[in-house]
Amino acid sequence: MSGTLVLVRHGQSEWNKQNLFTGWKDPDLTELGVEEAKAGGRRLKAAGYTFDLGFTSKLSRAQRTMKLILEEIGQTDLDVTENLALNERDYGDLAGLNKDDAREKWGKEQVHQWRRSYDVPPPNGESLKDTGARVWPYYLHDIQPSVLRGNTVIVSAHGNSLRALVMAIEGMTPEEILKYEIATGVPIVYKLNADSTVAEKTVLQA
Ligand SMILES: O=C(O)[C@H](O)COP(=O)(O)O
Repeated sequence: MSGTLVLVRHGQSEWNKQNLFTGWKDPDLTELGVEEAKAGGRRLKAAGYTFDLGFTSKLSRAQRTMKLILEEIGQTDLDVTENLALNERDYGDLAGLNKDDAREKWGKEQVHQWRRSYDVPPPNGESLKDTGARVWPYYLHDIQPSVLRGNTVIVSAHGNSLRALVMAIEGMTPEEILKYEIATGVPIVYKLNADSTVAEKTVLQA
């Protein structure tokens, strides 16, 4: 076995709460989102994790989640790299729209395709495949080598940028990723083998 990779989706954001498509927009966490991030940090602490490196997106909800987790763990001095490659999927013209209003306008099935399919992009936005095309090379170049050297690395990012990453790490099919959801503030812990395959996966549920 080599190192450990922890993935965390940011806590609930103001726009998650209002049921709005968010994408690259930059709302803050809600009070619940702050609590979710802290709870994720407490679970990591209870399981004995400390980190060698951290990575997050350029969006404040993921950055703040990382900060809150590190405060819980007592590692506020961790070296954290921010990169656009980890940003949420760009929701294009849907950003800022209410998800129920969108279902009324375009139909449930079309909206589900935009939200969960592998290769159907929302209007002027990114499909999960497009998101993966920036997340995966960044992971392979900047994150995975550190894990394979034996480090413990934490990534705080977003529902769909993490779905793209999980799909590639676990070798899921487009049908499998369609049904895969990532909960806010719940750490997913991978122990990787030296050949980068998954040796062990643990989800630190409440
Ligand atoms: O960008 C968003 O709206 C959310 O972060 C994820 O939304 P989804 O669950 O609709 O893909």
